Amino acid sequence: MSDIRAILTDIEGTTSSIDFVKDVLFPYARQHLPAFVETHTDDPEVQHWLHEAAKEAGIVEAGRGEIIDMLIRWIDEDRKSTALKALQGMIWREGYESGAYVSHMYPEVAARLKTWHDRGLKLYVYSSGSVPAQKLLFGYSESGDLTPLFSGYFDTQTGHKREVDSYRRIAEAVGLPPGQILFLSDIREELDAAREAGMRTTQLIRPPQAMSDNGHPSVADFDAIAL
Ligand SMILES: CSCCC(=O)C(=O)COP(=O)(O)O
Ligand SMILES: [Mg+2]
Repeated sequence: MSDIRAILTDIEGTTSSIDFVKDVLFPYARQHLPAFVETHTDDPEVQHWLHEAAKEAGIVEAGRGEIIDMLIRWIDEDRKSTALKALQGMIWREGYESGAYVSHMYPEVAARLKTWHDRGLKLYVYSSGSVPAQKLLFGYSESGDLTPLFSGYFDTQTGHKREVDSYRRIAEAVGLPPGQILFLSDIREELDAAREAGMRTTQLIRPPQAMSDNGHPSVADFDAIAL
């Protein structure tokens, strides 16, 4: 894969464990959401995303309590709503800054990202988590602040991760032909969409999951990616 000039990576299940997201981040957002909404009634950004969430649910006339209950249900369903993800990112900031947690990184990820970066590869993130949430996750990681390694971040404001056009837009924003970008993810449908847009793909199948053939090159960790 000597023609690869950029790597676009997913987060959950790829650089970081699904357990960290499900057992640490989501419960923290769930617990702090009601107080966060109540204490940010004058914050235009919070109000904008609450309105967007209400619009998405078709309940624009609803009161704050109803919207909070709905957002908690969405957290439990792991709904990939852009509005919910924006609000979660704002809530998680308090958790990272107060030292309530640091993000999980698989042990080889930081060193491998640094090797690729030092070789001149451009590194990008594409996650359903909001761009501010991505920056926090890589800024407050078990492996230290990894944000200097990245050239850019993409979230669902660019499009959903199972849609081909999202990857076309990312390639355009990065300024490279899709064939020079390698997309890393644990989810086959995301890899299928990226490949249809012309990107190269590799699936992360993290142990203890058994390796299986999903039609994409697959590896157990970043060290096994031959570039
Ligand atoms: C940016 S950290 C939070 C991760 C998150 O909210 C999420 O939905 C994970 O989605 P991904 O696209 O990284 O699998
Ligand atoms: Mg993932």
